Parts: sequence; C-alpha cells; structure tokens
Amino acid sequence: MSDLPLHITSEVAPLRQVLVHIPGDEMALVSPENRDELLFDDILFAEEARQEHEVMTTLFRRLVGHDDAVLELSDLVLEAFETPEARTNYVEELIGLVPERNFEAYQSELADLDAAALHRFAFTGQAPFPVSAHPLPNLLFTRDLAAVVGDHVVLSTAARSARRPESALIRTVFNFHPRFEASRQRLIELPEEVSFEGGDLLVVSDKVVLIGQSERTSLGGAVQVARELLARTAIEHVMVVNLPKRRSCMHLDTVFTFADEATFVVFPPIIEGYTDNVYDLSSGDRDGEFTMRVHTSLHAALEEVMDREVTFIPCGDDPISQQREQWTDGANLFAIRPGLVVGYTRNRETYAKMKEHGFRIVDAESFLKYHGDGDLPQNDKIAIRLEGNELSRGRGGPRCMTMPLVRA
Ligand SMILES: NC(=O)NCCC[C@H](N)C(=O)O
Repeated sequence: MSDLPLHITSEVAPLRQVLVHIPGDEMALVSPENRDELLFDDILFAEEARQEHEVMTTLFRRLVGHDDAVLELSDLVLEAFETPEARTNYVEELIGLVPERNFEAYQSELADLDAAALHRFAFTGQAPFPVSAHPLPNLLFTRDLAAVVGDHVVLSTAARSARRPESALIRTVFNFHPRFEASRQRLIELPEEVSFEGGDLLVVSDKVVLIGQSERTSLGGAVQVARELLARTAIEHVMVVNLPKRRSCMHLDTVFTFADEATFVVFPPIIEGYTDNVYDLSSGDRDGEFTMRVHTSLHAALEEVMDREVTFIPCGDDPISQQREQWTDGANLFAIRPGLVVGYTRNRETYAKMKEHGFRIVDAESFLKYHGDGDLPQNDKIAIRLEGNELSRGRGGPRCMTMPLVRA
C-alpha cells in the first residue's frame, strides 16, 4: 500500500489514507503561561487526549480495512530525517520561517543532529545545546498543514507564528519521504507574504473547491490558491467564502463541513446570516485573469454549482446551543464515506438535528464492538460519537485532526 498516489476529488469520497498526529510530548509543554501564544485556550491532559485520539484512528483503520490507512506525521518526519539532505533542508526552512528566533546562530549544530535528536527539537523545541524553540502542539491539527486537491497538494503558509514552523515539517515529509516521490512534481507552494491554512479548503467535487477567507487565510492566499488550482488542475470554480475574522471561526471547517454528498452541518449565524459573501472565481479570458461572480448565499451557490438540492443541518436548535456546539466543533465533522461521519459526543444538539435528517447516532466504542469483524454498514447514514472532552479543548474537531491523502 505504500505507493498510493495522493488523490482527492471529493470531501466525502471513501477514505483510503489519512495523515494524523497523536498528541505527543509537545502537548505536555503547553502551560498556563504560554498557551495563548501557542493558540490553546486551555492546557490539555496529553494522556487522556491520546486515548481519545486512539479511538478515532482505530475507527479509521477498521473502516478503511488496512493498517496503512492511517499515517502518523511523527513517524514520517523521523523516517524523512534519515536522509541528511532532509535535515539540512529542514533547518534552512525553519530559519526562513521564523527569522526572529535567530536559529541561524546554531544552523550547523542543528543540521548536525541525528534524525532522532532533530525530530525531538522539531516537535518539542528541545535541543542538546543552549537553543530552544516553541513546541508545536497544534500539529494535532494535521488538516491545516496542507490540502490535497485532485492529485495536487497545496502547502499551507500559516498565519500565526506559533504554527509557521509546521510548514518546514510538512515540506520535509512531502519533499523527502520516499512514500511521496510520485507526487513531488505536484506540490503547490504559495508566496510567503500571503497566508493559507488547510482547514479553509473543502473539496466539493473534481471541479469545485471552497476556500474560507478567514482569520487564517488572507484574501491574497485565497487568490493565489485559486490561480494555481485553476491553472494546474481540473478545478473550474474556486468559491471564496468570506468569514468574520475571529478565533471562534478561524477556518471555514469550524462552521461548515460535509455530512453526506449534498448535506452539510453548518453554524447558521455565519453560514446563513451573511449575504453577498461567496465569490465564485473561474478562469478569465487571459492568462492569470479571473472571472468573478458574487453569490448572495452559499446555499444557492452550492445548489447551482453542484446541480442538485443541498441540505444544511444546523449545529443546534437555538442560537445559544448553536454557539456552544460550534465552539466545541459541532460543525467540524469528518466523513469516512458519504453519510458516515465522526464528531464529538458532547455536541448533543447537533446530533439531535442530524437524527431528524435520518442519521443513526452511534458511540464509537459500540460501533467498533458491533462491527469489529469487518462487517461494515454500506449505505446507512451514521454519525459516530467520539469522546473528545480533552481533544476539543484544543479548538479543533475530527476534520481538523485529519488530513486525507487519498479518497477513492
Ligand atoms: N481546521 C481547524 O479549524 N483547526 C483547528 C486549529 C486549532 C489550533 N489551536 C489553532 O488555533 O490553530
């Protein structure tokens, strides 16, 4: 299974391979003092978070049906670092990404570290000589590192300095790990003056993507991604969704995710409360130019571009429950196949709404017990509840914690 080419033509197509990161030592380095800077609203109990995460990856392995279904970022970085060139390159990239940290002063010492020591430095910031970096606890949210569209990969440029070094790690993996050799020609890099994070990109079909213009993805970032995708891939429409620039809705996938091919779980105040906020970009008559159409609602825009009826399920019944559940990622579902999604147990009102729309609600543990022998439901609409009281404190749900590499 090692040479599956990267490929995604729909957000809900059956999952074949996904990149995740189990909360590691870096998570235990978030403290009350540094948590703000590290983009955490609270400190997480790493062991508990790992246990919750393990249930999620067990589900993926079981449902996809092979061990290679789940790749762990930490393993891939360590394997890539076995190549000396990958280590030198990583250190150079890191220096460029966070020049203010002045890692240049220790460039040769860092590049001379062996794979395990450099790996430790990269994730936790700890080195065997007097230099230290921030830990990278947000690697838990692999979604934001890049986005696979068709057979191309858009590499993110993080908006916040706490997440900027993550780019050096994902570049190391895609540029140096032997597993991704076949995709090296299809990496899309963005200029450093714009920002783009993978949580803002949703693949609607082989011809359409949505990009949130958000707290994390700048207008310039969305335009650059559009330019590259329209020029290099089969994508014909890039629909830019303008969001309020707020932490609570930092990426489009915090307020809007797929539950089925044409069913979405949404946070209504933002997704339905704004008008004229969808800019549909397609190629213009001349190279590098766009044609732009403004839609008055995302719902109408999707129905037009998907050529079918679209259903929005609110993440709660009333404004208060919608706000509470959006905050704990009620609208951040991950689809394993159309109609089979994973979310956090605590978002009860969201599940109640999904039930009204024909979803069966099942706990992850009982799902695994019942379908433990590989006898899996094929067509039912099922929402799997994952315990995430610890994980949800990082402000990201199952979609944020997964970067699909291959969907059938
Ligand atoms: N796609 C997502 O919404 N990812 C969640 C990222 C949470 C992380 N603590 C951050 O602030 O970047």
